Amino acid sequence: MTDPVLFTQGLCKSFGALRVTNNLDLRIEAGARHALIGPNGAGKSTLVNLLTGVLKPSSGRVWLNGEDITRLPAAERVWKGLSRTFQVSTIFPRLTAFEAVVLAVCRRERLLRNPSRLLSGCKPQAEEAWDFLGRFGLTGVADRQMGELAYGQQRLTEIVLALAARPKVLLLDEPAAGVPAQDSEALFSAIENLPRDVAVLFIEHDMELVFRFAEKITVLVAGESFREGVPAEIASDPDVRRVYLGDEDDE
Ligand SMILES: Nc1ncnc2c1ncn2[C@@H]1O[C@H](COP(=O)(O)OP(=O)(O)OP(=O)(O)O)[C@@H](O)[C@H]1O
Repeated sequence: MTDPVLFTQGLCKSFGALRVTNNLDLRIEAGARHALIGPNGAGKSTLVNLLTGVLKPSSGRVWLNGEDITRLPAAERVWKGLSRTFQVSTIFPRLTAFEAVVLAVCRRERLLRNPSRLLSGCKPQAEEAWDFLGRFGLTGVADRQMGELAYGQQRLTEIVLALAARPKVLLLDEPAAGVPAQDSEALFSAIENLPRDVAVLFIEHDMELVFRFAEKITVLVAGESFREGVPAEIASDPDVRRVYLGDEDDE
């Protein structure tokens, strides 16, 4: 087994008396295409929030690239290589796709807080932004305000914005939520084709997409890792079918 790029040790989170994350040891391998599935309220978004530093764990640890990041604030974790998208689109609707990606690249290079460097020109950053948009088939809409893009294109642009930080791990919280079926396929193909030096952990409710695009699946139930395995193992596991997938034979 290779060293994981991101892992948790005994991670716990409670809201009052409600334990939402329960002693979780999760391993994300470098370059993984790893899906996190489970019933509503299983604690999937909470886990992503714990990984990214939006929430503080009640106990346990989070490691990124061999470094204990448990106490690091969210913004610091982005610098260390952990990027995310949210369940609900968080774009700036009046920026064009190109403007937004240029800003994201400049932010990564810490140019936004360095006006003299910024003023001396940011051609390489603009070229990189253009290249990013090209890789995701978005140059045709680069000059359109993001609020006017089709929803699937907005979600894709969000992934580009997260990638502009050059993450080691990309966390996608229901990237295809609200995207029409014909576009979610293209969205997941783009995710599948992300560079292999980026590990992807994605939450998804559409099992067809999960079983097509994930190489490893963790089933979360009541905040615990209920099962973990490759798609074929998860699909044929009778307990997983009982608690989450639903047994078609019973219908
Ligand atoms: N800030 C909070 N305060 C109190 N309870 C919370 C908070 N955030 C989440 N919860 C509760 O924690 C549980 C897990 O929520 P979470 O959103 O992580 O689940 P999920 O698996 O992502 O669900 P879904 O698939 O519906 O998005 C739920 O019972 C939810 O009501």
